[in-house]
Amino acid sequence: MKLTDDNEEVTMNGTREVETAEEDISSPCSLVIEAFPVKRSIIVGYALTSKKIKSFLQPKLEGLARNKGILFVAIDQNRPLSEQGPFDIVLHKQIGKEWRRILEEFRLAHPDVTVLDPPDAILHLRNRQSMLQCVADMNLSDSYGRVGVPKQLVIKRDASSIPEAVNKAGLRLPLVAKPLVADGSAKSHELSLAYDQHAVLKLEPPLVLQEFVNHGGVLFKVYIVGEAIRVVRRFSLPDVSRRELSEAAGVFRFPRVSCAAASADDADLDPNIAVNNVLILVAELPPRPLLERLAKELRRGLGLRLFNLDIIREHGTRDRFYVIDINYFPGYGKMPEYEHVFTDFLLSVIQSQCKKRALADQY
Ligand SMILES: Nc1ncnc2c1ncn2[C@@H]1O[C@H](COP(=O)(O)OP(=O)(O)OP(=O)(O)O)[C@@H](O)[C@H]1O
Ligand SMILES: O=P(O)(O)O[C@H]1[C@H](OP(=O)(O)O)[C@@H](OP(=O)(O)O)[C@@H](O)[C@@H](O)[C@@H]1OP(=O)(O)O
Ligand SMILES: [Mg+2]
Ligand SMILES: [Mg+2]
Repeated sequence: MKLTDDNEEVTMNGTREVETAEEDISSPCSLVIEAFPVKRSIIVGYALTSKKIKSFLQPKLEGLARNKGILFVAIDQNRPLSEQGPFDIVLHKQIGKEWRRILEEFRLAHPDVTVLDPPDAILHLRNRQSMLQCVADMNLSDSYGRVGVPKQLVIKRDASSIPEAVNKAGLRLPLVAKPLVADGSAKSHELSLAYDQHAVLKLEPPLVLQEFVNHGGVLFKVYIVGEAIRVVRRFSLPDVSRRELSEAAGVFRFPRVSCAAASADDADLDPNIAVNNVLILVAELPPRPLLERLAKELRRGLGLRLFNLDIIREHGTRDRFYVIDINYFPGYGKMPEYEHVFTDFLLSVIQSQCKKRALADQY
C-alpha cells in the first residue's frame, strides 16, 4: 500500500569527571575488549529535554552505568559541540533545524563518535505519514501473523474536502484523527475519534485520518534498544460496537490513554476471552519471532536504534496486527530492566567502534 500525501489518496551540558588510566586516555576499548590494555571511561554526551532527563537519567541508571565504566555528561547546547567532550557516544532527542545542522557537522568531523540516532532518520518519525510508511512497505506476513498499518488518509489543508475524500478512499468509520506532525508538543498528542465524516470538519488540518481498529482495549508497546526488544501491555481505547457507531455522532477528543498510569501489565487480564465458545485473544503478547522480524526490518528501514512502536491485535483474530504509532527515544524509564538493557547496549556500541578501529589499524 502506498501512503500518499495528498487529500485524495489512501494509503496512508556539565563538568567531566573522567577516570583515566595514566598511560593512555585515547580509548575505552579495554572496557569491552580484553585485548586492549587502555582504560578510561566511556563518555556519553546527552542532549535531552528536562522531562526526558528526569524520566530516563534515573540514579539507578547512572549508578549501574558508572559500575560499567560509563559516564553521562550533559551537552551544553550554547557552546560548540566540538569544544566539549570528547564523547564516545552522543545521545539526543532533538529535532530543531539548527541542532540537526550542528550534529551533522559534528558527525562529519568526528566519524568515530556514534550519534544516537542520526537526525535525518529521526525526522522520519516526525510525520505520522512517513512514520508508518516503512511498515506498509514491509508487508510483513509469515506463519506467526501479519503486520500492517490501518488504512489512512492525509488531509493537508482543506477540511471541507474530508467527507468526499473519506468516501473516495473507502475508509470505514469510526476514524482516529491525529495531528500530522508528531513533534512531541502537547498538541501533537491531541487525538480525536470521529464517528461520522462530517464531524471531522471541525478538526484542524494538517491531520491523518486513520481507521479505528477494534483491539479489545489492550495495546502492546514494543521497546527497541539496539538488538534488544521488550514488550509491555497498556490499556487502550475500548472497542466501538456497530450499535454504538450507528447511535453516536460527532468527534470525541480523547486523552493520552496509553501512558504509564494505564499499565495493563499489572492488571489481572485473562489473555483469552471466550465468545460463543470461540477463543478470542486480547492480551496475549504478539509472537516473539514476529516482533523480532518486525524490529529487525524497522531498525534497518528507519536507520534507528532507539524507538518504540504501538501495535494492536485486531479483535477477533489471533494473528492480524496493526502498527499505529512509532516514537523516537520513548519513555524507557517505563521499560522493564531498562537500566541493564540500556547500559549493555551502550557497551555494545563501543565494542563495534573498537572492532572497526582494530580493523582499520590492520590496513
Ligand atoms: N488506528 C487506531 N485504532 C485503534 N486505536 C487507536 C488507533 N490509533 C490510535 N489509537 C489509540 O489512540 C492512542 C494514541 O494514539 P497514538 O499512539 O497514535 O498517539 P500518540 O500521541 O503518538 O501516542 P504516544 O504517547 O504513544 O506517542 C493509542 O495508544 C491507541 O489507544
Ligand atoms: O519524554 P518524552 O517527551 O520523550 O515523551 C515520550 C513518552 O515518554 P515519557 O513517558 O518518558 O514521557 C513516550 O511514552 P511511551 O510510549 O514510552 O509510553 C511516548 O509517549 C512518546 O511519544 C513521547 O515522546 P514525544 O512523542 O512526546 O516526543
Ligand atoms: Mg502511541
Ligand atoms: Mg506517538
